[in-house]
Amino acid sequence: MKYLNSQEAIQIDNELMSETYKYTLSQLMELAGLSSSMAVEKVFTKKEKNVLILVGPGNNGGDGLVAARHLSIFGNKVYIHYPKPNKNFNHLLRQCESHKVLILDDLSNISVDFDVVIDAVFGFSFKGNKKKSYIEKYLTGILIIKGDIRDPFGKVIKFLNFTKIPIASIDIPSGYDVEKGNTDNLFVPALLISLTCPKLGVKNFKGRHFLGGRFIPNELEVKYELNTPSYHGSEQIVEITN
Ligand SMILES: NC(=O)C1=CN([C@@H]2O[C@H](COP(=O)(O)OP(=O)(O)OC[C@H]3O[C@@H](n4cnc5c(N)ncnc54)[C@H](O)[C@@H]3O)[C@@H](O)[C@H]2O)[C@H](O)CC1
Ligand SMILES: [K+]
Repeated sequence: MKYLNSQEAIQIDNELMSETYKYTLSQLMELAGLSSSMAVEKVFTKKEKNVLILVGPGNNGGDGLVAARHLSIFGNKVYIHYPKPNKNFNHLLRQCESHKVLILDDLSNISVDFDVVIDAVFGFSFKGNKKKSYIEKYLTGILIIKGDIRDPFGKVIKFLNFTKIPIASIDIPSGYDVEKGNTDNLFVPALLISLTCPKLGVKNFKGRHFLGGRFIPNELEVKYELNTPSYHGSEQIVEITN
């Protein structure tokens, strides 16, 4: 299967929403979030799990809001941490609220015993500044985010680096370079749900890895030589094995 560079990921996304293929962002996001929630459900099989979703400022965050709604409908107890709400997704937030998803304002003082944390902070448009190393090892060996990830998300990535809760990342682990991967020794998720096709930065990922976002027309599959594995029947996800 092909692993996409960031240019290709953006280009395919744009083509899907072009006059030729006519998808709307809402449709793609719904399928991305649904497949992410299904992969989480498949791997974390406990019933009525406590799920925390870290929601970012862009479309990766939108996928997270959709996943939050579905995971709540599946019977889990779902919380979102959403420090910078995006007004384009007010409808998704309202749907979350009406499906009993709770909002967690402060990550520093968590009293719930979470079974899984979903990383929906950044996707393929994350830009790190490689000239300025944003992580340094403190004298004690503690990792500190130096400022390359703009607030309030520096704190969120720091939480992911320190937490012992298993992590499920949507599309790419947040903070990874989309092409070079985990160059800054960040967290490694237990589960990754790649959308459309995996990105080059997760070529060496060793955890459970699913492909989701079952919306690519065959013409685009052929044009970009994606060689994606076949989904079975009505399944929205397919596991990728190395
Ligand atoms: N075709 C598909 O595969 C689809 C994928 N989807 C999801 O959309 C994301 C990509 O979404 P996009 O809005 O382009 O960007 P991101 O979510 O990655 O984040 C942009 C957001 O982040 C801010 N940002 C970037 N770098 C930094 C930084 N260093 N510090 C702080 N903030 C930063 C930036 O300003 C923006 O606000 C893809 O990965 C999929 O998850 C679609 O849902 C459907 C189609
Ligand atoms: K992510």
